[in-house]
Amino acid sequence: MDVTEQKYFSTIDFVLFVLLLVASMAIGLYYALSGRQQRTTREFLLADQSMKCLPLSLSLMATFQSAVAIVGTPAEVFTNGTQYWFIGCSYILGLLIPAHIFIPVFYRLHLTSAYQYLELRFCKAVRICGTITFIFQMIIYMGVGIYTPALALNAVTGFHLWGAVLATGLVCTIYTALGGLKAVIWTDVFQTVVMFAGQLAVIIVGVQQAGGLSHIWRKVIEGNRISGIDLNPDPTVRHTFWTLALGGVFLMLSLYGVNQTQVQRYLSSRTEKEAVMSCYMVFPCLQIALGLSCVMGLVMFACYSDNSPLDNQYITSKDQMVLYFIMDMLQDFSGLPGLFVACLFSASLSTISSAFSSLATVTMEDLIKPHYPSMVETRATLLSKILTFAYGLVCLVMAYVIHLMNGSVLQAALSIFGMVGGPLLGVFCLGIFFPLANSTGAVTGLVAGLVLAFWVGIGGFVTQIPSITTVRPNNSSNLPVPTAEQQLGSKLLTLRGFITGVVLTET
Ligand SMILES: CC(C)(CO)[C@@H](O)C(=O)NCCC(=O)O
Ligand code: NA
Repeated sequence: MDVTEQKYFSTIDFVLFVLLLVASMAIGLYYALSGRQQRTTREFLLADQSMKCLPLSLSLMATFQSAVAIVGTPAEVFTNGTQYWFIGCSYILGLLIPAHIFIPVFYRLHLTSAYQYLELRFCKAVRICGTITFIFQMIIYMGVGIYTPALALNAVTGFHLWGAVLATGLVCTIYTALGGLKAVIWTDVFQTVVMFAGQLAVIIVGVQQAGGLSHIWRKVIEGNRISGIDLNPDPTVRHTFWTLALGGVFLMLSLYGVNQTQVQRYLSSRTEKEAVMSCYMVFPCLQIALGLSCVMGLVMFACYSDNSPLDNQYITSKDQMVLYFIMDMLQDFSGLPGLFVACLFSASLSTISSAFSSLATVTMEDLIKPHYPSMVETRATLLSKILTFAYGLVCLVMAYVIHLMNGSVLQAALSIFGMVGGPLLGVFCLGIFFPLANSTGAVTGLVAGLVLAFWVGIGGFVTQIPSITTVRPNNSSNLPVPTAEQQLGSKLLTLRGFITGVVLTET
């Protein structure tokens, strides 16, 4: 970035960022010290199975709404119009199927880890394969989740990269390790409120700054950014109704149907009905989140259609677009940049805390407990806390690994995260929908699905490398950052990977 264009963070903005961390920590400590003080694994890993549907639904949404979505979606709409909005159609089946097929199966088996199902249905080997795959998938995801917002913030405001990574990583590790799933869910609720508040405030002030609603509308119509429904059946076309609405169903099923982070939330609910309700309530929450991001993209378009900061090389990647918009247009509104940065890091904290908690759960339940069936509860709980802490450190290490690889792996990492989800979804579907399927078929399907996913994924990455490593002039941080478009493009690749992964696992 041009030094003269460097934007600066004011004290009040910094204070808001710190307040977010302090409040999250306070919620965590409250749950560490209240109730029975997290002395059993049921309390620590399953929130005492006492959760109601409202906090559950907000937490479900927050888990897979990371900073990638917060900065990526508006940038996608800015560049390619509102076609991406049609992914919202996939939420219908993508939530109805988990609510009425996956939740009843998992809830009635009284599981703690989703992978216990695989042993009950197939055999131990399938369970272990599933667990290892999940661990691999989430470790990659949390590295991306923590690094992306810190990098974008650093590029636009010069905010210390490792300061942001370490502060968020450590705070998140501590509140998750002390407060358990209850702390994770209630911080998610708080962070969701901050997320919506930040986006809403930016949109309201942004609309005024951009010259009002009718002006924005005229601009986006002129710029052809309101997309009609694209029913082109060609699957290689980027973002059509079919790739988004149908591909999105697979993405949603793998995230909201069989991913341990979400299954753990369903299982922590007071009753099965409450779990199903929470799944229903995610629908409006996700629609609001998607709607806000799309509107923000359109407001940005109205401001910059004639004068794009990307073309002017004020910024070097589309990921920096949203932050640049805020620092450029809204800098005079003291505190607003800080509120948005709090929103961005809320998205990130709520994602990585869920990852820590679910990783500790599967490691404990699937890998350790089976070998020590007589382990006493207090010891098992202590071990779970230590595991949570350890995964927090692994997350920081992952962020560093991504940094060492010059950030160019962000996009590949996100693809791998998505593509590994396909075969995992496939093996659960095999168990639930195909009564005749046996263990050999399940292991073969899972392994073959993973190999194929990697092949497609790495192939996709290799063919995209030239565009990722393009040298961008005036890049102060010298980090080749995959653009939001590439990230969303990778989501599309991900969708294809899912379908192939699922299909292969079924046959
Ligand atoms: C779950 C969806 C598809 C909901 O729009 C979206 O939030 C998403 O793609 N999430 C995963 C990527 C991320 O934001 O971390
Ligand atoms: Na999140």
